[in-house]
Amino acid sequence: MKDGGRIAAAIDVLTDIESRRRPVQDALKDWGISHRFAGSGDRVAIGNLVFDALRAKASLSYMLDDAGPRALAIGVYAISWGRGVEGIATAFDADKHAPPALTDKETERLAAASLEGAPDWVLADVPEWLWPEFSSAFSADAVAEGRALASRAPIDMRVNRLKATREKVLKRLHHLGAEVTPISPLGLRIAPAEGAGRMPHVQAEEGFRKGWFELQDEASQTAALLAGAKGGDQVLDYCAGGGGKTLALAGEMENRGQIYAYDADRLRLAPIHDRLRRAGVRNVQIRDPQTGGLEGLEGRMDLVFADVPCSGTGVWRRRPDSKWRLSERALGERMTEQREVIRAASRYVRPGGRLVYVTCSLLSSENREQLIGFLGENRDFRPLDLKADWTRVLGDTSDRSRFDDAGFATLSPAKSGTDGFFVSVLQRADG
Ligand SMILES: C[S@@+](CC[C@H](N)C(=O)[O-])C[C@H]1O[C@@H](n2cnc3c(N)ncnc32)[C@H](O)[C@@H]1O
Repeated sequence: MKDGGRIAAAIDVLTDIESRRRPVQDALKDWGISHRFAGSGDRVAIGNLVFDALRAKASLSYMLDDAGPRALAIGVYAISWGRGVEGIATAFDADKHAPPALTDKETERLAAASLEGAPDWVLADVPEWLWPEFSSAFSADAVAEGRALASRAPIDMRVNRLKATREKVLKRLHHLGAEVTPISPLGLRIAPAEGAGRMPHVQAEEGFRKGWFELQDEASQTAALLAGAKGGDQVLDYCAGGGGKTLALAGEMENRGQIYAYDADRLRLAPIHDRLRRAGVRNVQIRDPQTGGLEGLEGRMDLVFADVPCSGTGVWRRRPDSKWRLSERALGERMTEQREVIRAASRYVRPGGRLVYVTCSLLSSENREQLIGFLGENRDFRPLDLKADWTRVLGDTSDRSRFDDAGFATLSPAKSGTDGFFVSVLQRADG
């Protein structure tokens, strides 16, 4: 396929997403099934056009004065990918599968594309209804953080201490452009591709199959490290899901002690079995409500890790469709779940033990406010100052995070170069 046909395909996929409210991955997959002739390079390019259009939907719509799928796809190619009006005109001329030629209005808007006078939520590509809360979280940095969330994410990997060292994995992945990450001592990163470029399939690498590394954003790695799990501990991963944090905690514990990986939804735990095997983890028991739950563990855990369900505002770089789909109602539902989870999870912490509450959200209503509410009702818990812990655990890198007056940490793409992530550690009084 040539670029004109790829843009036409991206318009079809964006139309499908919008008119049938389909998840982006499903719409791309369906397009692929009904266009078997398309090569893998075409699929990557179409996917990139669609994802970039969703990332920058508000700003592209503003510049083109049109929020439709055609305007978004044209906008990405001409503006975000820097091909300009001429690039589009050439792509359309040279391809009989291209969409109809640019109209005069489109040519004019593209030639004069500018965000001058645009409101901040448009500059930041954050939904208008969410802007008051988003901007109050970051004050003067809010537009920069929104823009960073509208950019592409790198591939981040966590080296599995149980099987490899960072130096060894770095050597093996050097040919893919991997570099060490600045915060996590276990992190490696491959920068995002540009334009129609393809990211490497790191799961096909020998090191992945052998369990030397896992895919995990550096912010999640940081949260697991700040939790402070150590060999011999009794640990409950209360919202274990696919096991990303379970694996990271197990690595820190060097297979000593016990981790209970629990999730209310048994299906979510399904991938964990293979992942544990590949990583060589031997100290995890998997629990769910159907198999006895967590009976007998109340008040016995050294550490309870609660990676609670949330709005996912911190991972908009990777799931840009969720940005525009999030509603006030869904946010309210997540907040109710969070209150229930933190209360339920806290019951398992032993006197003197720690409760770690984390989200991949950047909203105060899901983070700080939840904790203030919990701490008000549970006087036996107090927040630990993470700024002090950060330096001890992660060296002199605390300027890469924001800390509030309670000592909670927030990582974000503009400041930290990671997904958005909130980390808090509470300690239960001793007796
Ligand atoms: C953010 S995801 C966890 C991701 C996981 N920790 C990881 O690192 O891969 C949140 C998880 O919380 C689970 N969950 C939701 N409500 C819950 C509850 N009341 N009790 C326990 N788990 C719950 C969801 O099923 C989901 O798997």
